[in-house]
Amino acid sequence: MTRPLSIAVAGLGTVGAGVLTLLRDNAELIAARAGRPIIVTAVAARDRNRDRGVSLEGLRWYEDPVAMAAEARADVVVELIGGSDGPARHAVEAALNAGRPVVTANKALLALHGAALAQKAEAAGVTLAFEAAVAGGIPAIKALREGLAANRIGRVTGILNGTCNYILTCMRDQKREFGDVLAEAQRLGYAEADPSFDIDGVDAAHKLAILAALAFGRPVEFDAVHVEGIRNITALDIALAEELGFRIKLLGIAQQEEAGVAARVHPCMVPASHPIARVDGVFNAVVAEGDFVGRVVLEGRGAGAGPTASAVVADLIDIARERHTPVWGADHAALSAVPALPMASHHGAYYLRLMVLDRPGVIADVTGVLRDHGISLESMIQRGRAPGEAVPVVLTTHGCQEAAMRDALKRIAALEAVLEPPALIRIETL
Ligand SMILES: NC(=O)C1=CN([C@@H]2O[C@H](COP(=O)(O)OP(=O)(O)OC[C@H]3O[C@@H](n4cnc5c(N)ncnc54)[C@H](O)[C@@H]3O)[C@@H](O)[C@H]2O)C=CC1
Ligand SMILES: N[C@@H](CC=O)C(=O)O
Ligand code: NA
Repeated sequence: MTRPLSIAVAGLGTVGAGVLTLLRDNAELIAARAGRPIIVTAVAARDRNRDRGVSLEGLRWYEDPVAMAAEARADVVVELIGGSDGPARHAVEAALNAGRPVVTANKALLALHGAALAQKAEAAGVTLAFEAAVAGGIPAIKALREGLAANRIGRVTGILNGTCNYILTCMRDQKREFGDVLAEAQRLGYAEADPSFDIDGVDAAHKLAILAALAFGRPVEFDAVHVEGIRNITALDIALAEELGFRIKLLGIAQQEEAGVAARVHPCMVPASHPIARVDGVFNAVVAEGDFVGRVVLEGRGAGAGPTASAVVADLIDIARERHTPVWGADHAALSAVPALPMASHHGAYYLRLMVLDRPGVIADVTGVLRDHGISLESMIQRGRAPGEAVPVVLTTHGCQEAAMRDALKRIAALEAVLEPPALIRIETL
């Protein structure tokens, strides 16, 4: 057997400790598949004494991950600190500058600085691998970049945030409160250090930006993704969705259209019978549609120590075997400059839930606004009867332009009988 592949690991939290555990528990199998043992020689973290359930004996300890990335005599640097800037970014840059391959799980870093980092890696002729950054343990990067490399991809759709999917599932099945389920997702190691990244859709948008770059062969562009999270989803909307035959999921959708690429993350109503509606809990799903292959569906755990470590170690095995693919699937010079499309040009159907004063003429006022904006109603439900009090009214529309819906919504929200900001959820038939 050739000499071991030595690695230096920066960050020993949920994922870092998971990687050390996996390398220890499956050492023999990994050595066989990698063609040589993969051994940790150095680590950098903040607290040397914390019990991580794995021994750090014999490993060189660094307080400073950047110094470790630059100096440690390791073949590969594994960055598992997190954050788009600060020590994570500096450690990755230091490693690439020193000509060392990098494996990272950091989608924020890739989404915001992936183009520049890829150029650095390309210039140094080393690998920058990030399978763990999108959909945790699902081999989504490998599938899109390598497995489907011969196809023109028309659309990629995904449940890309385990924390949100876990929260939505528990709210629906166990009728639990948002805050209570979020705390549980944090305890289970699913959530980001700042969980607002999860619930406000930012983490899913980081991942969608990465998938869109790979799918459409364009530079990664986080700012081009329209982002909404699940903060405003209520138990009432979840129950009404069920009544209408839908489930609410936070989806990321990136689509190649004639004029460019549209990328959006927001809560969606999806038909309860669609396979993606049944992807629950911490599970993620990635659906890619290619011109020759057709539809490919991948499903698996999107967060947590084990699944994420599985993806990190898969990247290490590739490096040990010297399997190398350009970061974004093609060399920088070969990436295309297709424009990004604004959300205002989106066309689709909508669910609107209003809390209105139960009095004659209110529905006529609301539907009048929709008519004025050329929006056609598909259905309308009023729940209960409470003259002079607030009652929920649900409207679903046929396909219309997002810009028209936004204008109509402003006018509806301003009606005197509309008592709360309207809830709007896009309906996706997929
Ligand atoms: N937890 C999960 O399920 C998943 C996480 N990821 C990504 O993996 C990365 C790590 O995530 P987690 O392990 O969950 O985070 P975590 O918060 O559990 O661990 C981060 C570790 O980095 C260490 N750290 C922070 N600043 C440091 C510094 N200056 N020097 C040395 N160490 C420092 C912390 O002490 C901690 O041990 C992030 O980029 C995250 O987005 C990706 C997929 C899934
Ligand atoms: N916080 C993320 C972790 C994985 O990327 C999630 O919940 O999906
Ligand atoms: Na993955």
